[in-house]
Amino acid sequence: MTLLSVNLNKIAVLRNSRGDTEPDITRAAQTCIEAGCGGITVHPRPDQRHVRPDDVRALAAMLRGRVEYNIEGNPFADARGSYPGLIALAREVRPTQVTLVPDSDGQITSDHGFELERDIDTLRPIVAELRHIGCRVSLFVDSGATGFEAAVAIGVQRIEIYTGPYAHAFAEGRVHEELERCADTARRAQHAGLAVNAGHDLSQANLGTFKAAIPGLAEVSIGHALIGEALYEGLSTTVRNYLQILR
Ligand SMILES: CC(=O)[C@@H](O)[C@H](O)COP(=O)(O)O
Ligand SMILES: NCC(=O)COP(=O)(O)O
Repeated sequence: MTLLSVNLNKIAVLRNSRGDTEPDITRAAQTCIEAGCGGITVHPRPDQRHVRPDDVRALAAMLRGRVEYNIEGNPFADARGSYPGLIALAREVRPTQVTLVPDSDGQITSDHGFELERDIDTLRPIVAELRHIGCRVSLFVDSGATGFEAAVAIGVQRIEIYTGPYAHAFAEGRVHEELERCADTARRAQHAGLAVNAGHDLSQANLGTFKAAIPGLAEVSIGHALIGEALYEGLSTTVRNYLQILR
């Protein structure tokens, strides 16, 4: 069964737009959990454009023992202001999973993964520390990525396939090539001993095709499209729609 982890970044975008407390990210998480999601994802960024450190802490307190908690981010991004850094946050709240994403501060969103052959040595101590504190470690990678054996050797347990190009190809009606790249990436990662997650720009429209092509898909983390669809359908209904697609 593929786990649905709802990314709540966009709840925080809306909340921060007025500098107040609504919509409440913990209430949104509660609604998603009651609808049946298996996890919650947040991606705190140094510029705190959406999820803030206190959101990370508040969610940790309410999620513990209920659903999986996935925190994403760039482990090499410096602490800034009240942002303590991804590893410091992970040490503090000990989430189920940490997904390492090589985003720079200037990016509007995540748009690429690690190049494992190039990055493996710098990732080694980060992965070791996260495993030491009991977090599952996932690396954000592009379709077509290689170097999975080296990732396993340093303690990485999962990859997350960046599905932005897949979603774009799906929208343009030319999905076959990118879908096969993702399927081949998943097969090679699983053969190396990694479990496979996926995320970015997945939606109710494109998720079913993707899931059917990736046997053993462990988790999808979905936020932007899901929260947008929830504005029309309601959050609980939207989460249930995604769960139905994943059955
Ligand atoms: C890694 C990824 O694709 C998403 O998890 C990311 O969290 C999106 O970030 P924004 O919500 O800031 O666009
Ligand atoms: N890792 C992907 C994620 O958490 C959500 O990405 P998106 O659905 O907001 O594009």
